Amino acid sequence: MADHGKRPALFRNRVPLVLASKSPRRRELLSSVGLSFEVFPAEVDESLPPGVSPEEAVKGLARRKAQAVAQRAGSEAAVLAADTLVVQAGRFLGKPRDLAEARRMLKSLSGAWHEVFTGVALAFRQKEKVFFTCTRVRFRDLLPEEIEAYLATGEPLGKAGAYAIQGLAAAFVVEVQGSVTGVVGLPLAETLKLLLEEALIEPTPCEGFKDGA
Ligand SMILES: Cc1cn([C@H]2C[C@H](O)[C@@H](COP(=O)(O)OP(=O)(O)OP(=O)(O)O)O2)c(=O)[nH]c1=O
Repeated sequence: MADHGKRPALFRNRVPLVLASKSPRRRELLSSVGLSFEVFPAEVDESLPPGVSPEEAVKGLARRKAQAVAQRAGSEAAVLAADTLVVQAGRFLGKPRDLAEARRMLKSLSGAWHEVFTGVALAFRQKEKVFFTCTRVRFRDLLPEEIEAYLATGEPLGKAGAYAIQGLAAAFVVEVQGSVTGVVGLPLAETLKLLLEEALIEPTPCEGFKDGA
């Protein structure tokens, strides 16, 4: 069970939550606001049908992950899953298979804009809600030596587009339009809005608060 421990809590659960993800970033984002949840990584086939659009791809994969875990979660639990894909000039950049592929991805991202699509699926009480965010990101021109130094850190592996905006790749990003947490793997504001609308979470009650205190 992921728990926020002694950190200040902005929200609290109204139902048990399950995060269907092995991503430490998604876990960290969700627990950062105070929510408690169990983590059940979803093992799904991430292959995509030909010709699928980026939004259909990330929404479809997020649904696949949520559905794979929904059967294992208790009937009272709400299951949250996400999928992130980097898209540049119509090409999908998922998680690189190896350093050579990561190098090709970083070279193509250098000095240009790209988009990061993240799909989010929420499955609960036989219902399902799915949405996506699209964030535009611009990288400055990268020196070949910088790309090699970045590859040597190991950070690119396991990340869509071969970079982590929350990590060392912050040094490459000159402009972001849209959700930053969407780039990291879970658009926090939009996800919390959905959980609030569905009455699955609530703001933490605050006792003893006084204006101006
Ligand atoms: C672009 C970008 C992606 N990423 C990560 C988020 C995701 O973990 C990963 C994209 O792969 P995903 O297939 O979306 O997720 P995952 O396999 O890591 O985890 P799971 O399917 O179990 O939920 O890339 C960053 O951490 N920072 C970034 O800046």
